[in-house]
Amino acid sequence: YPPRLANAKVVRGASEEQLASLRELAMDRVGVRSWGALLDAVEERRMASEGRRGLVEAFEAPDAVRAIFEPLCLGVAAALRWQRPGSEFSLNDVQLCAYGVGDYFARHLDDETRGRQGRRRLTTVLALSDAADYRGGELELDGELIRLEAGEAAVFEAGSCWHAVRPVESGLRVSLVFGLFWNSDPATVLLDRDGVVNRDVGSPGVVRVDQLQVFDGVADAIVDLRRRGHRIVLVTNQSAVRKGELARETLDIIHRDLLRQLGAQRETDDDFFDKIIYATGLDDDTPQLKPAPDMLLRALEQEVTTRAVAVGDSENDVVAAHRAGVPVLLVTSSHHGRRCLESLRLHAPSLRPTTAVDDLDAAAATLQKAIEDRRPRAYLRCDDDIAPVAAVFDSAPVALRTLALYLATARRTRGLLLAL
Ligand SMILES: O=C(O)CCC(=O)C(=O)O
Ligand SMILES: [Fe+2]
Repeated sequence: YPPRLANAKVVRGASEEQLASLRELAMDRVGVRSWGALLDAVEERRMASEGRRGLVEAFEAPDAVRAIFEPLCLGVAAALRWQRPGSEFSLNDVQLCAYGVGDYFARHLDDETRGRQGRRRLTTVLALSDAADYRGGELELDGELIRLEAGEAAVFEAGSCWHAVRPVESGLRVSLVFGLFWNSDPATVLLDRDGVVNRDVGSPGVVRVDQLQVFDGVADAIVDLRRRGHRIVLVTNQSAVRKGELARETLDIIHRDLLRQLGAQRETDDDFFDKIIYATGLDDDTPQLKPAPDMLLRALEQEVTTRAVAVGDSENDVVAAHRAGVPVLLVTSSHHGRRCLESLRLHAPSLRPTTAVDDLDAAAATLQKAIEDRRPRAYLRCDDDIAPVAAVFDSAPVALRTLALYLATARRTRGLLLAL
């Protein structure tokens, strides 16, 4: 198979029995009794629209059909790391395409958006005809011509892989086409590093690899969010660079070790962050240190997101999030975090961090209130700012697991960013 295709893959899509049942389904839909009779149906019902001819029938995919296509799409997506598959996806209707002599499908992208269903991410074309049943009719994917055998499927990125069906020269070419949608807009999680992902070591921060100690459970929580399609951007102040106590090269080595330690927690080679952004405090090309919102805004700049949430352990994180218009979850796994909690308690004496043993569903419902009904748990007063804190957790894994639950059930939000 064409090895050069970066955003398409050809796989065995259906077993012999599955292929037989999909052919039955196709004949049923068109109302014919035999495979050969499909050709007459195409002649009768040929569509004559611009760039698309042949017979096209769209209908809701029966469960048995979903059961074939869902694992296929998600397996390919996961293997190629196109997009983290999660529970928040749905299939489009299935579409039956039959092409007689002269029929073709002009080059296009399947780049549609369907209201609540979000954006189409993947297309799967499964061949029902034997390749020997027709001449021409190749599937063109990113300029490569592919002849699919019966039961084979081409899976490709709907929004970036240009494709076409070349004119059929003889015989009949029949395919089933599926679109996989991700239901909700992915959220971007703006995750602080020291005291959240790894243990805080006090001033001037982690300046040697041996000081880096990742908290237990962080890797799983990050991977879970990413599998659900969300993005995670690490946004971290590293002012030790300005103070001359940390070389940038060392910082890069520390970040490589961070990824290694996270990988070791899961014994895998998952990607953990979509991006790592740091501020040095130097007057250079890096963004301003928190509490300036620069890093957060930079992280969100290139993202088309309606949902962003920050997670941090310090006043700087809370204020930066407030200035960026992003709700923030405070974690108390560092002395900064515990100090913040003390200040919050001045105004909300009963405030307790949610811990791993608490009911995460209830915590997610509280988060929903805090974020969507704009009823934060507490406010942090610092300088001129009164910055809302959406919720307080005793550790990043608990915060991230609650966030994943909340995002899975969140009502869709309007506007670009959610401001409390
Ligand atoms: O029939 C095919 O092989 C492809 C059809 C297609 O590209 C589509 O329905 O969007
Ligand atoms: Fe298409």
